[in-house]
Amino acid sequence: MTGSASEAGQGGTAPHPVLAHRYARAEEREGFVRALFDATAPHYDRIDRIFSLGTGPGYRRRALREAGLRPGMRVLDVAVGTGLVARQAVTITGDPALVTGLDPSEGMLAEARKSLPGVTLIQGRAERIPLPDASVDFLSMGYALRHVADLGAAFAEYRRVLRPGGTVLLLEIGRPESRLAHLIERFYMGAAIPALCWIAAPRHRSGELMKYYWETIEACVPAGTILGALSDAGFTAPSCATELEVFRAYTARA
Ligand SMILES: C[S@@+](CC[C@H](N)C(=O)[O-])C[C@H]1O[C@@H](n2cnc3c(N)ncnc32)[C@H](O)[C@@H]1O
Repeated sequence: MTGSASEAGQGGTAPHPVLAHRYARAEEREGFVRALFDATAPHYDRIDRIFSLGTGPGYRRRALREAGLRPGMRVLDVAVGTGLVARQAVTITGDPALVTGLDPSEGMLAEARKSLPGVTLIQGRAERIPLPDASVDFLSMGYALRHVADLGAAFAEYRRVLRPGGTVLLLEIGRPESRLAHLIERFYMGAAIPALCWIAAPRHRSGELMKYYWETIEACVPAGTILGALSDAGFTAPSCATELEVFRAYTARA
């Protein structure tokens, strides 16, 4: 991965509530997102394999390594989902007991339990983490910033639970800047992926799921907003590495 904060583009530091126009009240939106992920959970890994053309596990492992995850470190994986990041963290730390996963969706946690024996899994949200101060060395979050309404609250919690000098790694999808890449992304996200998911998860043809994914990708939190919110929360050296103009890995030190 290459790149820097300045290459990642500017987005201002204003809060970026996703889908605020559809779900005026935070609890309504949280309920919708939780129900959506509960319903998607059994299909999530298959959809991720299609979406990433099988590169997801390797990319997640590489990002963790490049951000400095090493054997013996205590890890909190926020938005653990079915465990796609946490599984890679276990292979690096070498001990599942060092890894904790947090997610609000019981359906996602049920899937994670199947593939993460020995990992502590907790139901909860990024904005309120039920762990003591300075209790982890490394905190990761994969593809979930879009769902967090209050970035400031989440990042304050990340800083609190990380030990001084600990690392935060945020994996996200960003909108590509070049016109060609943007057109490819629009076709991929707007036509190819919905069609593949339609085939892969036929019970979820509601359209609501793909509409939500599409809207959250269109409404991705801009890089400048993420980097600004990390600095505001007291993190140092925030930076962003970009791969294929779309996959972004943000790191910073507590
Ligand atoms: C797209 S999945 C990502 C799962 C996994 N991290 C990965 O890399 O594939 C997004 C996850 O974020 C979770 N989530 C939604 N809102 C959240 C919040 N406020 N705090 C923590 N997790 C949240 C969802 O329940 C879901 O499991």
